[in-house]
Amino acid sequence: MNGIPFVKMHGLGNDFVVFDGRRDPAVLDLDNATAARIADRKTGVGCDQLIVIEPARDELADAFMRIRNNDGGEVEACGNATRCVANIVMGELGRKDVIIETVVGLLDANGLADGRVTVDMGQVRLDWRDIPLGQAVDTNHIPLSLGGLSDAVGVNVGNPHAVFFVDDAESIDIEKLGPVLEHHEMFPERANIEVCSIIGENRIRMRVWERGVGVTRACGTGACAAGVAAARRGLTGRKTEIILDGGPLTIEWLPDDHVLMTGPVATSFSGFLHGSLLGQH
Ligand SMILES: N[C@@H](CCC[C@H](N)C(=O)O)C(=O)O
Repeated sequence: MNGIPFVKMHGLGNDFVVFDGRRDPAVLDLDNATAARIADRKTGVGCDQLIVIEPARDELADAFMRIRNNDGGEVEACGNATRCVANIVMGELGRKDVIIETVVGLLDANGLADGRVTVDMGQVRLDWRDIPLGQAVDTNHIPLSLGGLSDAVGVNVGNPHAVFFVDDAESIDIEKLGPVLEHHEMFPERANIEVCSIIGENRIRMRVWERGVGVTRACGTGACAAGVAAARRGLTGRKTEIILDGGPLTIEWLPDDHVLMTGPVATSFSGFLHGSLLGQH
């Protein structure tokens, strides 16, 4: 036995170890500690998120996708990984439109002629209970200040986000402020933290501190949250280009509150996971 196959993929540098649980049932019930060991960049394969493709539960879906952060914890959504998994499933089925199921619902994905993938990330939720926040406050103006950051916008894109607007996103010490805000009592399920500047008409520069990971080069759901937050504040229209460390994503907040995210998909390499990382001896 050569170990369990995986493929290393990324969306704008937000990177994933992707397992296929339809073929390799051993990856279907990974515990948090094992997932964290595999995701660790020093001792494991190394990735921001660990993804397991599983058989669809819903008859309308083509595959189910389970998402774990670098710390091993399971989470509800990952925009960049959804594009990657959709691309795999489109290749398998020979189709340009597939439905990817997650713990929060069914996501329609479409392959474009230029190789990018558009995913309908579902309906954003903006009520304080749905972000969720620890207090009943206006989610367009969350009363929270730290360092140069204040007055966040809360957006749930399946997962929780707090978006801060500043004059210059590059000037913010996100490594220092991100972990404090992620764990702030305002966010009972913790939060992904986005720091954004408006850099042109419908163009937003965004840096991110991801819950359960740290700074990443891109966050698809974070970009969706930033686009929605900027439009809510009247800073942009509903279609925006979000410039992340790893490159641009196009975000469109539709009138029915669904959010479309369009961006690239890349495969870095394939490999085999050996028993010791799975806790086997
Ligand atoms: N990188 C992701 C988001 C992954 C989950 C996030 N860290 C969370 O804990 O909610 C993306 O591309 O959306």
